[in-house]
This record gives sequence, C-alpha cells and structure tokens, in this order.
Amino acid sequence: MPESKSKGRSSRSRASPAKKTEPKKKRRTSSTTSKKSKEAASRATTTASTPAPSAVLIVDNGGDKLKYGWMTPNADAATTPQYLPNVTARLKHQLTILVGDQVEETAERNPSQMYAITRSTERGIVTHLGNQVQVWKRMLDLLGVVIPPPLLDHGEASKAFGWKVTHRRKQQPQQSQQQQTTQRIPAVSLAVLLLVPPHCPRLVLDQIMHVWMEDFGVSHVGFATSQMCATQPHAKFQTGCLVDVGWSATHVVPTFQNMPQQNAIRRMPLGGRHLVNIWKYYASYRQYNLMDQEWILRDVVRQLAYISLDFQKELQLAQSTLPGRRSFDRNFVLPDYQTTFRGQVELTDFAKYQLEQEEEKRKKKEQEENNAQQQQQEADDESEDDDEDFNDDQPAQEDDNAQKDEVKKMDEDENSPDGEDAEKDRQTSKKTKKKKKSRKKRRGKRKRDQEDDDDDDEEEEEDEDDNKQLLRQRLLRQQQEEERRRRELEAEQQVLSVSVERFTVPEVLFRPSDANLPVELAGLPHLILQSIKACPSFLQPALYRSIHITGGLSQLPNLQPRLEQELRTLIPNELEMKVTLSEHPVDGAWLGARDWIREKPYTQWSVSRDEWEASQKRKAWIKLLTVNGGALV
Ligand SMILES: Nc1ncnc2c1ncn2[C@@H]1O[C@H](COP(=O)(O)OP(=O)(O)OP(=O)(O)O)[C@@H](O)[C@H]1O
Repeated sequence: MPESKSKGRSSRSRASPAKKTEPKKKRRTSSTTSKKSKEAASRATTTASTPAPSAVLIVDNGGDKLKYGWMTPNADAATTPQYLPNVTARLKHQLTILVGDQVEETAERNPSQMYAITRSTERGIVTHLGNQVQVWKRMLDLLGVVIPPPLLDHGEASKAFGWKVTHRRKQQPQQSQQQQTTQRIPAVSLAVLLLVPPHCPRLVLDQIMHVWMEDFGVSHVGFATSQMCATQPHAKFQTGCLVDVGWSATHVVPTFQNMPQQNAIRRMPLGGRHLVNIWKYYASYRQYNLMDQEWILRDVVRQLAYISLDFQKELQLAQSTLPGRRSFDRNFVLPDYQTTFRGQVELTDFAKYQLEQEEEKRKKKEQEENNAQQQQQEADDESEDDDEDFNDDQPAQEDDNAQKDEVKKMDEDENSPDGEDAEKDRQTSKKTKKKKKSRKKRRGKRKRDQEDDDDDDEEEEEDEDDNKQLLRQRLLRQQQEEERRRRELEAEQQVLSVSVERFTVPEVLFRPSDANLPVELAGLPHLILQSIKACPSFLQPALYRSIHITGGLSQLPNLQPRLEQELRTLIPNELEMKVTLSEHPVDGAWLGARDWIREKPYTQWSVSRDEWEASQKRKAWIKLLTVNGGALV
C-alpha cells in the first residue's frame, strides 16, 4: 500500500508537474509569439503610418559654428549651408539669454555687455546638451520650423526652456518679419541628418536622438561622421588620410575605400579655441587685459597668425633685432566700439619706413631702366639717321638744282622791258601802300584796346590771387585741424603690438608641450604618423600619398608646406607623400553630406519615429551602424 501510495503519489507527483508545466510552456510560447506578432504588427502598422519626410535638414554640429541647410530631393546642386555660432551668453544686469547669431551681433556691437559665454561642445562632442538645445531651437526658428508642444515634460528642451504652450504663444508676436514671411514647415514632416565627430559616445548620440524625437518632434533622425562626409566630394578620395583641424579638436581619420579605419582614428584636443586662449594670456600679460575679449582675439588669429616655415631662424631673428624693427611686427588697432567695431591690422612705423624705402628703390630702378632704354633707342635712331643721310645725298642735290633754276626763271621775268606791266605795277604799289596805312591804324587801335583790357585783367588776376590765398589759408587751417584730431584719436587708440606671437602661438599645433599642454600630446605630424601606422601595412603607402587637410584652421598660412616638410623627415624616403588642402575647409562636411544623401533614400540613413518607439527607443540608433555598414558612424 505504501508502495502503491508512494507510487501513486510519485506518479501523481511526476504527472502533476508535467501537467502543470505543459500549459505554462504553452502559455509562455503563446505570450512570446503574441508579443512578437504584436510588435511585428505594430511595426508594420507604424512603418506604414510613418509619413515620408517632406524636407531633409542637414546639420553639421561644429563646436564653433553650426552649418545647416535644407536638402530637398529636387534641390539645386549649388545649395550651400548657413552658419550659426554654437554659443549662448547672458547680457549683463539682464535675464536675457542670447543664442547663436544674437551673441555674434552683440559681440560686434560691444562684447563687454555679455558674460557667461557658454559653448556646447568639448573636443567636438556635445557636453552641454541644454545649451545645445537652445542653439538648435534658434536654428529651427530661423528656418521657420514649427515645433509641436513637448511630448514629455522632462525632455531636455523643456528642461532648458521650461517650455509651455502659453510661453510660446507669448513669443509668437516677437518673431521677426522675415520669419513670419518664410514658409512654416511642421517638424513632424522633417528628417534630420546630424554630423557628429567620430567615436562620439553612444550615450551622447542617444540623448541627441531623444531630444530631436521627443522635444522637437521630427519624424526621422540620422547620424553621420562629419570627417567621413568631408571626404565625399572628393571622388578620388576613397583611400586617404583626412586631417580636420577645427575649433575644439583635431581629428585624423584614415579611410580605405570610403570606410573609416576605426582603430586608427586619432583625436588631439587642440584647435582654434586653444590658439585664441593662448594668445589671450600673452596679450593680457604683456599689454591689455583681453581675457573676456574672445571675439577680438579670434580676429587677431584670423588676420595675423601664420605657421613659420623655419621656426628656429625666425626666433633667432627676433632675438637679434629690436622690438618694432622685425619684419613680422604688426600693430592691431583695437575697436573702440564708438567709431570702429572691428580691429584693424596696421604696419609698424619701421615697417612703413622700410616699405617706403623699398618703394623708392623700386622706382629708382625703374627710372634707371627707362633711361637706359631711352638712351639705347636714341643711339639706335641716330645711327639710322646717319645711314639715311648717306643714302639721301643725291636726290637732295637734284632738288637744290631745280630750286636754283626756278629762281633764275623768276629773275628773268622781272627784268623783261614791258611798258604796260610797269604801269600796272605802280598802281598796285599805291593800293598796297594804302592798305598798309589802314592796317597800321587798325593795329594801333587794337593795341590801345588791348592795353585797356590788360589793365582790367591785371585787376581781376589780383582779385583771384587774393581769393586763392584765402582759400589756401582756409584749407591749411582745415588740414591742421584734421591732423590735430587724428593725433588725438591716435593717442586715444588702443594698439596691440603683435610680434613673435604671430608664429609662436600656431606653433602649438606642432609642439603642444610648448603651451604647457601634456608632454604626451603628439604634434600634428606625429599624430598623422601614429594614425597611419595603426592601419594595415599594405594600406600605409596609399595613405601617405593622399593626406588631405580640412577644417577652419587649415586656412592658416603655410600649414600645408610646413606639414609636408615635417612629415617628409619622418617618413621613409622611398615612400611617396602628398599633402593637399581642402577647397571648402569650413563647409566641406556639409557639402559632402548633401551629395551623399542625394544618392541614398532617407530610410537608409535615418531612424523613423515609429522604429525608434517600437525598438525600445534606446537601441534604435544601432540600426544606423548596420544599415550604413559602419561607413559613416
Ligand atoms: N581664415 C582663417 N584663418 C585661420 N583660422 C580660421 C580662419 N577662418 C576660421 N578659422 C578658425 O577655424 C576655426 C573653426 O573651424 P571649423 O568651422 O572647422 O570648426 P567647427 O567644425 O565649428 O568646430 P569643431 O571642428 O571643433 O567641431 C576657428 O578657430 C576659427 O578661428
């Protein structure tokens, strides 16, 4: 019995779990299948419901400036981007926040009105998302994009602005006339392609996606690497090494057949921003406190900085020559924000004197050359005349003989004894005498009239002379007054003397340790070398052959020859090397993205709102990696 009991129990116990588990399994499988089918159904419905974007907005999210613009399928091939400074600031003693172009406008009027100037990126990566959202919002406003009310209260944009519908309604009448007249585009019918730096943290990408989907309510969002896009316009640039020297960082991206070599990408935290900051310290330590004057220093860097082709030689020249007498010394007249709003470069007195001397020498040389040429020509002409005289001797003698014959003939005619002719001659001589008398009278009268006129003229001339003298005196006084005013203004002018900074500051790109930056930081040539050496060895010769520099700072004079010069000493002689400069250093990435998008449908490079919602939001961007084959992100 116990056995049977036990058996029975055991059988029951064995059977019961089986009985119990089976329906569970069934339930689980059914639930998973139902989930999957639901997801699929929802995806099918959502993909079907996702409207195609009516316009594509490309935004190159630069640390210095946003480059943005529309890319519609039928767009003109010559579409170019617009620029918006990626910066916000506060006005002193006011609550107003200035964004993008407003900051630039105020900076041009008087930058000292602003404080708390904040940039949204560090080393090219968005680090102040709240700040960045404000700049994006400004960009969308300028483009005439209508943003729907925030879907989530806790969105980044809502946090940044405390957005409320009432608040936005209040803002509407303040819109400029230009904005009101431009066509309003709803954000829901918009696809956005954002250009970001390589190796941008996934967390940042996810947050950016969140903001664009949730706060701005666009329908599609895509990402691409700006450096990879910069290679696009160059059809030949399928394999090469792209060097992007920008505002906050320098990137080196080697590519093979338009695919980035991910493990060989290098980033150096050095760019235009650091040059401005270093110059700020130099100027503030030596002359004026310009620590808050970023805009002035940006102008100084743009107008005066250059890369030295022989750094040591120029330093020696600086040591051996007195300040103000060096060939590279310049004056930068700071704006006074009353009469001038932009700094101006001026030559030093010594440089002016040198230029004048050179000009005089040049003129003298030209004069001497002209004189020598004239003398030569005269000598040539004289020799030609001598030859002509020698040849023309005979005909001249013949002419003389003919003239003599004619005179002889006339004498013979006069001497002929003819009575009638003599009478006629007498009459004519009387007439001529009369005529002579009347002529004499007329002449005498004319003389007298002339003398009267001369007296009048003399009086008039005297008056004129007086007037001229008065005028001259007045002009002289005016000139003196102007000169005095100019001197006063000059005395008031604040002049920044610029000397070795012109090439020692940009030299930081080649020797970062000179500017107290970490010693481990490699200069630009070594960075390129490191990057190329990290690529497969069969690729390296092709990469050396095609090094392409882009980015705003690549416009520094002499950057390309200096880089070539330094790289040549580091690369084996048998390897060919070529460094080229981009034709579009600032907006090359935007133009590349435009061309790239033209060939590809938006579904390939973007995630739709429905895809994003269906795939648990956070993982949606992974699609971009798989769909693009990793080419652009
Ligand atoms: N003519 C010029 N000469 C020298 N430097 C220049 C010139 N024009 C612009 N720059 C510098 O180029 C830099 C901006 O370059 P760029 O527009 O490529 O940066 P970005 O793409 O906005 O920033 P990032 O590369 O950090 O994302 C600024 O430092 C600016 O001072």
